[in-house]
Amino acid sequence: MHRVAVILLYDRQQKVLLQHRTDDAPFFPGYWAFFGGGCEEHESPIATVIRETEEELCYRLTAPRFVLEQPFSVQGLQCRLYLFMEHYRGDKNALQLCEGQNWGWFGPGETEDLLMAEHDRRALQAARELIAQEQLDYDH
Ligand SMILES: Nc1nc2c([nH]c(=O)n2[C@H]2C[C@H](O)[C@@H](COP(=O)(O)OP(=O)(O)OP(=O)(O)O)O2)c(=O)[nH]1
Repeated sequence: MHRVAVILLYDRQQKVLLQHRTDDAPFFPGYWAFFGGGCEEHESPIATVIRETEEELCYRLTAPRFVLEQPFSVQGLQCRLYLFMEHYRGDKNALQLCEGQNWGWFGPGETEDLLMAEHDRRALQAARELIAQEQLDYDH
């Protein structure tokens, strides 16, 4: 089973950071997705997501939280997605796009028209609900 661990950074306005995959990516070229990547053979998903975030955004995660895991398949390959999220409180200009053709911060309702895999869209929706709930708890 191929395991993939990904991170969703979000800010105080509930904007989330997504990656626009390159047009020559072997899987999901040109799709919008999470930053992250495949787990090495003996690597835990949390270790993967920390490593991949450093590689792809030059950022060391401080408090990633597990959101969900879900199966998906791509080109007949059975895979498992592990999604983590972290509230990013730092300077956005300190992040660097080291992989992917583009990136963006998207508020609620701003991702509907993006080209995304259905399983990623579902995972994003689940994370958004947690982020919104957290904001409500914070405000009250
Ligand atoms: N990075 C990433 N990959 C995803 C997401 N959703 C999803 O199904 N995948 C799939 C695409 C690939 O089949 C697999 C791994 O993605 P990848 O190409 O980014 O990662 P990789 O391990 O090959 O290499 P890399 O990021 O270190 O270059 O996971 C997602 O949101 N982000």
